[in-house]
Amino acid sequence: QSNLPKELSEKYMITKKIGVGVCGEVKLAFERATCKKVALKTINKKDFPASVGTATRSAEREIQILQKIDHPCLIKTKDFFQTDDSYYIFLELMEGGELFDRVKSKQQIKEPIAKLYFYQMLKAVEYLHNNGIIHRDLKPENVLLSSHDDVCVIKITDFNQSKILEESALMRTLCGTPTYLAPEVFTDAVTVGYSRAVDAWSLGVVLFVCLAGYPPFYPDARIGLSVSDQITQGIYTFIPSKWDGISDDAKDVVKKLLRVDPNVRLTIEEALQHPWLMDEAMKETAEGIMYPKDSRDADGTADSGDATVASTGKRSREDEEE
Ligand SMILES: N=C(N)N/N=C1\CCCc2cc(NC(=O)c3cc4cccc([N+](=O)[O-])c4[nH]3)ccc21
Repeated sequence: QSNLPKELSEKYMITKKIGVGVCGEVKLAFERATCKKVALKTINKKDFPASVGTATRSAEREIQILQKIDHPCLIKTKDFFQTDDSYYIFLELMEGGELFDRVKSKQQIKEPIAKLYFYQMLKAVEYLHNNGIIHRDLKPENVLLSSHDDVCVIKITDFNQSKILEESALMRTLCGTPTYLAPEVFTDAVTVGYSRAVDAWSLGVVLFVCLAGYPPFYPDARIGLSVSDQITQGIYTFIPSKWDGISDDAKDVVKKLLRVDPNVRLTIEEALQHPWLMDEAMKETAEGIMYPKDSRDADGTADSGDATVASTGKRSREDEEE
């Protein structure tokens, strides 16, 4: 901790490493004033895309996204420091660690639990898309679990690859009178704007891995086909020994998310309407842990019932309208 910023060391005590990410690491920290446990993610600036220019821009964009997003299934930053070579991001503790390790240790996640996690991922990505953000790097390593229990809140993290959808020149062009506009501008326009479909595909792969314990696309899955060929041709196998106990509805969601053509691939909201997710008990459990009724604050007093019920009711209505 030698070159930590002074104000950081004054505010937090950094202790052991709790997770080793592909870029940087995660440590357990204590806020000195409250003794509350927090997670510290250190990101080395050199880990951002090559040239310094884009590195700082992409890093600043990510930090901007991290500080702007507000959803129970998206990681929330609690504090932020930076030095010449690193970013120090303080986050809520996610003691269940990465979904990647949970799937590895359990081989397969039980279908009802996989559905609970998948529903939360859909709600988180629905929020991102409604706010013009595409994650573009959804994978089990970037899904964190709040506890070691099966029933727990999941939070999506790592917005390094994410993209903010801006009003494009093409959108402005299509608003004007197209007197002199070439036909291909209209035909090309049809396919633009499907970039959010990449997140739906990735969630399909994550769901496949959670349910079956192996990925749909991997080297030697199909002799003579590279992983990218398997993906571009949408070739994967439901190995019977792994999929026999899994419902047809679950398989149907996976099939419709792993459609090669983004124009026909299930969107996030279509996935939320799929019969597999039409499970009131699961949704009740999910909403209950995502929006806990008596979230106790520092002095342990619960929020007044009516206020939280109202806010919970309001939130879920808003959530539906989102
Ligand atoms: N790379 C990038 N540009 N942005 N990445 C980011 C953006 C900043 C937030 C962020 C957080 C994490 N990860 C955790 O928080 C975390 C992992 C983990 C493992 C075990 C236990 C706990 N825990 O008990 O808390 C854990 N917390 C990984 C990547 C990123």
